[in-house]
Amino acid sequence: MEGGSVPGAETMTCGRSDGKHASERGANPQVFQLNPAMGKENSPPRDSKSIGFGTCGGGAATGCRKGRKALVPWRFQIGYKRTWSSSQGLSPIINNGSDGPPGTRGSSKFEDGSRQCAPATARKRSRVQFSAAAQVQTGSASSSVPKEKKITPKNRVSITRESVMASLHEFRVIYKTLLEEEKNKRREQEDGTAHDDLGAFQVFRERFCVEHGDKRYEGSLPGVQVGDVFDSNKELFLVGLHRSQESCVDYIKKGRACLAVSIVSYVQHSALNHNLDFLLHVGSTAATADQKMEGTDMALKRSMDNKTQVRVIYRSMAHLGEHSRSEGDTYYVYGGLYLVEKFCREKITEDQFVNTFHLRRMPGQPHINIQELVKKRMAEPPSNGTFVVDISAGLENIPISAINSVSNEYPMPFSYISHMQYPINYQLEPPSGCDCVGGCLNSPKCACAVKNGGKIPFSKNGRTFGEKPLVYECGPSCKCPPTCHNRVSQRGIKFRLQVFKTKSMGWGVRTLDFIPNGSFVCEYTGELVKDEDAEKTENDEYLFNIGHNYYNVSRWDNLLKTIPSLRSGPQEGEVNDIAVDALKSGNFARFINHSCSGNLFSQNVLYDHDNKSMPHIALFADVDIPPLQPLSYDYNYTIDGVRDPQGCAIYR
Ligand SMILES: C[S@@+](CC[C@H](N)C(=O)[O-])C[C@H]1O[C@@H](n2cnc3c(N)ncnc32)[C@H](O)[C@@H]1O
Repeated sequence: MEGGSVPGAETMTCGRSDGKHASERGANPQVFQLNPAMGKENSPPRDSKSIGFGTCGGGAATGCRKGRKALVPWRFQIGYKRTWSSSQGLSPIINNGSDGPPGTRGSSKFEDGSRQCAPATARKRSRVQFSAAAQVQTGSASSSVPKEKKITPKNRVSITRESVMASLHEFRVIYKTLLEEEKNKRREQEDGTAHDDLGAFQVFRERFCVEHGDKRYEGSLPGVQVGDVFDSNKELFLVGLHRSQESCVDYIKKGRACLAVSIVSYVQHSALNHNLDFLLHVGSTAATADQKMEGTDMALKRSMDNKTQVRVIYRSMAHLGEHSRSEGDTYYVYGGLYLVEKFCREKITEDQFVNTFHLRRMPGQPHINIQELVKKRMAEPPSNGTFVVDISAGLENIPISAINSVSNEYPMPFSYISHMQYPINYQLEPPSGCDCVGGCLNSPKCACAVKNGGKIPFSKNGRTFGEKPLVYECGPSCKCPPTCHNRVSQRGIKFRLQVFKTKSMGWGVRTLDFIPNGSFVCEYTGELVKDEDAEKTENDEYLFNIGHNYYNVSRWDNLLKTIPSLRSGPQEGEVNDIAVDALKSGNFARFINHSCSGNLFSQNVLYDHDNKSMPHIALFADVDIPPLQPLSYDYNYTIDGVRDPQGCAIYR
């Protein structure tokens, strides 16, 4: 610890979380339970006789895909070093390839953890149909998703403030859960040495934080106001006020020099008397009067020479009280911008000098009373919110968290399956494969390229070239390696995605990573059901009508002719009355909401069987999607649906 302005300041070392995924994939469906008491009520396997389809619940059914054992993804194993910042470049993990026995490869029961659980969304008795390969391209910008506030110079400040406060609130909701988990883990390991807060923060930064970098900023920060109170130095990091977790002085590099940008200081006597005008910062000690100055002292000296602004954050120890919420009851209050006006090297003993810096608060900033602000923060009731670290309970490559920062509800229970659930009596026939031992090329020798009309439908980095009536990926019978660039949707998710509670549309899904246009995002999984059975379902909100109108000439035009299997029209036995029902069993894709101008499109994909009536429904990015953007696609809502003049579904 350099300098002396923060006695006993918290430190942040590289705490390692064991990062283990909530559970391992196993032969039996896993039970994700926040509240064990909720365990039994919600998992009756569907009666296979009455509807002619079965589930894999019992595991013995023929034709039912079941029990592929898979490893915990390596990136969540102990000792994994994060590479989130380059997550788009990560080689996708092959743990759900198509070379196993047909069956549900894993399922987990996702259950709500709260008895006050309410319906995910107001149930509408109208039929929602999503349709792959049948989306109406309206080209219209209209959407039933509430439009984002338009940013004008006038409201920019309030929008930025809102978003900083929202991030802070979400952090608090997430951090509370992670801290609790760390504490439990530590209790189990009976290890009293490690800091739970460091572990929790490390997990947060790796898995749930949108900004990965440690970028430092100079001067005031948009959205952060003088007098803002923070519960920990992790929150200072989050909003960017002070990013060093080890030192009380933070700095940036400017050219070859370092300039101080922030100081965390204990509340000095004068400040207790509400006078924040002056701050004395005690730096390092020196052995001689002319010893070269280094580190953060040098950065402060340079700030003085260059007259650059330094943010000062006051660290206040509060008394333990009923409402105290931060560990050690330490609060941090943003005091405003200061200038370093003077530097002294004072002799303190015969052979010891100390560097001191005099900082003066810049005029025109609001007057604040630190004690009052801390008292107010302590009196605030705990804020609403729930957080689930991974609703997939380890079934996805990357945990799928669920956050509700609006209320205290958890998502409604459902059985989590990461792969499509086929009818009980349905035998998947493996397709013929290619012989490209070294990987597939766009050549007449690659049988899979031929099936796709002579070209592999993905670029070398796994992005599509656009929507097609049908895409053939390489499959279990192919001789190409798992890294073949014609295996995309079967590899599972590669971006950090999050289920979140929206203000007006129930739950939705958003991305925490940047998703480049054309990237595979996820599959829409569920039980494959016949339309006639789907009609009988009580709740049709999660029905995805495959509706593979492959032969819609006006829609596909010349593309249709390029796919040999579609050229000669429907084959005998081909049916088009199948839907995916994700009501009882599904994955997080069931939470993706509708928009006419959605940022995803659905794509029919075949790889582990050749039945065109039951393609996988893969969702790909239609545009570049920035972090925190909600995911959406056009449901192509038809029955009972009200449409706007552009033909887009309107939700009432
Ligand atoms: C597949 S679910 C999507 C997830 C859902 N929001 C939830 O909380 O479970 C479809 C339902 O979400 C709601 N929804 C989807 N898109 C919407 C939109 N653009 N506006 C309003 N509600 C929407 C409707 O209630 C619809 O029946």
